Amino acid sequence: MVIKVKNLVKRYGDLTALDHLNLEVNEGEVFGLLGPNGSGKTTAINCILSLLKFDKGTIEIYDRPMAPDAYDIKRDIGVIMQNVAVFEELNVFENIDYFCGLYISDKKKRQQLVDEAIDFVGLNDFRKFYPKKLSGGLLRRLNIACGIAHKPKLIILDEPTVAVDPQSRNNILEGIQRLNKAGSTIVYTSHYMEEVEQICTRIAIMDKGKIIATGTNDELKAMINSGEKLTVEIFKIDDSLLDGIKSLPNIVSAEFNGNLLVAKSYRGKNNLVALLDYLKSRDITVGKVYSEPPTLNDVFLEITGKELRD
Ligand SMILES: Nc1ncnc2c1ncn2[C@@H]1O[C@H](COP(=O)(O)OP(=O)(O)OP(=O)(O)O)[C@@H](O)[C@H]1O
Repeated sequence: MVIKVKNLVKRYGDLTALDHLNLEVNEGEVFGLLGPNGSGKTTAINCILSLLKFDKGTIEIYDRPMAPDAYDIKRDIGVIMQNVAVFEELNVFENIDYFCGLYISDKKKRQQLVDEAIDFVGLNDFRKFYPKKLSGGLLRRLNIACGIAHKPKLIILDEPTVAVDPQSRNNILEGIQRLNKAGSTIVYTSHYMEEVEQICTRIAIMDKGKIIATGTNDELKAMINSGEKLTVEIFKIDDSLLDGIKSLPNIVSAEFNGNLLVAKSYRGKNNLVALLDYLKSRDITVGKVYSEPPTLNDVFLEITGKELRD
């Protein structure tokens, strides 16, 4: 097992940031830690890396207890933190070379690894640029290159796409998948459910310092009652119609949003057909009609009663 966290408790004064957190990450996974802001993701990562003392619990990495001086474990880990941490007085090449040099002393080998890292994040045209000349997205890519140049077995990224442009975001997400294909295990924290759905092979959903559900994208969605979200454009809305729709056996909830009927169905087949049949029986004319599968937000909503998004 790559990471095993058992009953981790971390308090900041009266606030319990991690409340008996349990987590297991297996070799080869892109493991997503998904939770709203403040749910404890960064605290969990900092504890796992022994950067933060905790009150209770155990942490093992590659089946060995993690500790602040466990340098043999630390050299197998690449860390990309939420806040960009590079040297302003070093250019792109020098920054990556510095961080790589913490693990690789052979200069020739390091030169090759740094070149590969620059290539990997697409910063070839910016090798001699200083950080203050880079856009936010390019700076994030530099931050990633600094964390991965020594080719670690385990790569931990804490919200690496916050406030980056779409091009850099795609570059980062594709890059993570390439690192995983090349053999690294990935831990990826985010509050963007679309990203986690896109790249993670297994996902833990976190809220208030606890893991509230773990599984693949499909497994998580199979845990909840809600199936599709059905949206139907309706031009003539009358009061009794909504009650009628809500009482249909396959409907979990329904509301009108302007001219749009938005209904959530239970899992199962023919939900949209059943709804349209009912509307037809009431002589209702419909316009646009579409159905969307459930999202991880629906999973979060059903378990916690609140939205994942801010
Ligand atoms: N140094 C600290 N002192 C006191 N409280 C803290 C400290 N760091 C974090 N917290 C609190 O602990 C809780 C968890 O924060 P944490 O940063 O781990 O969450 P997060 O899920 O990573 O959110 P974000 O994405 O916003 O960083 C929050 O309520 C936060 O306010």
